Amino acid sequence: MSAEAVARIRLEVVPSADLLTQLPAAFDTTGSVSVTCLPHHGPARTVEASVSLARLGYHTVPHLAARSITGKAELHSLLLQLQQAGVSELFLVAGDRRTPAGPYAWSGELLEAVNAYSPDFSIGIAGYPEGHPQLSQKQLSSSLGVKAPLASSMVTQMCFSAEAISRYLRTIRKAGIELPVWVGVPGPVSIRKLVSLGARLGVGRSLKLARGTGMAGALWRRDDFLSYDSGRLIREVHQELAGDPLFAGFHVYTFNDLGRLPGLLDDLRALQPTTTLASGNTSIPLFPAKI
Ligand SMILES: NC(=O)C1=CN([C@@H]2O[C@H](COP(=O)(O)OP(=O)(O)OC[C@H]3O[C@@H](n4cnc5c(N)ncnc54)[C@H](O)[C@@H]3O)[C@@H](O)[C@H]2O)C=CC1
Ligand SMILES: Nc1nc(=O)c2c([nH]1)NC[C@@H]1CN(c3ccc(C(=O)N[C@@H](CCC(=O)O)C(=O)O)cc3)CN21
Repeated sequence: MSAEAVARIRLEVVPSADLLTQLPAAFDTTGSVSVTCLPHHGPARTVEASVSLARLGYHTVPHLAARSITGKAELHSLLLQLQQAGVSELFLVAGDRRTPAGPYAWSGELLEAVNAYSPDFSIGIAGYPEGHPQLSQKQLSSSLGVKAPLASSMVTQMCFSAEAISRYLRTIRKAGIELPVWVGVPGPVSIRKLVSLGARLGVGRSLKLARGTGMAGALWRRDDFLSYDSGRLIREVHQELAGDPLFAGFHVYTFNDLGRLPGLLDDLRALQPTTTLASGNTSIPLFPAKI
């Protein structure tokens, strides 16, 4: 039997008004997409967009932000809508809402509530290669220890350093966390957007470091905007992790900047296929197996 290739890609998108018309032009509907749940949007918007994307054919992974959900009744209604659309995978995160809207103050509580509703959802949780500006390493590792047994994958926070990503993966493996990991990388996005959102999302430190260590080589000018090109980061991560059975693939933070996506997808196709398959991944392989 031939080995199956695993360099996979998942695009993270924001549920904007024009997403459903814009995305299929840039990314085939057989692909895999992850839909954010931002505090000012709320979970209903995420679920509505996810249901529509799933109906278009995408393997769709909605984010549910614990701190944005008002209670069990809302949670069950959201989960039912997702089940009816065939959505079986979720990404659970605390969410950036300052005060919780209901009983779920962090993602561990939401994970238990989702699992009690149905054990059939596969659940992704967040990982932080460069830590988190508001949370200590101790907080991060203890919450990870609680969540990991109920989760089926991890997605890493946006990070610009292949070295930091590898180091983080070694650390969590040593701690006994054996989840398949989607490595989060920025998509081709304008520097202005990256810098303004990056600082707000808590990846300012990573951005600063990246600027000092080679981000300059990843910048290029498009339509008079400076843009970031993650091609090199992707190649470095792939070189390091290809063949690791727990490397699920690349989770690309697109910020809905879809114009240059075809270039990024070409870069990804140019990578050498790897030879192992992480279990439990349901997205479409980017590089079909060679028979
Ligand atoms: N990595 C990503 O892609 C995303 C990260 N985030 C943000 O990262 C942070 C952590 O999320 P998770 O990894 O799911 O953490 P978590 O739910 O596993 O919580 C980890 C620890 O931090 C505490 N905590 C989490 N959010 C908090 C908040 N807003 N205020 C005070 N304490 C908080 C929890 O009580 C817990 O002790 C949140 O602020 C989250 O919104 C949000 C969306 C996506
Ligand atoms: N702390 C944190 N919170 C997050 O929500 C988050 C992360 N980190 N890390 C990675 C991704 C990236 N996320 C985001 C966050 C904001 C936009 C964004 O485009 N925000 C626009 C508004 C979009 C709209 O309202 O339609 C903005 O200008 O804020 C995109 C992706 C979500 N994720």
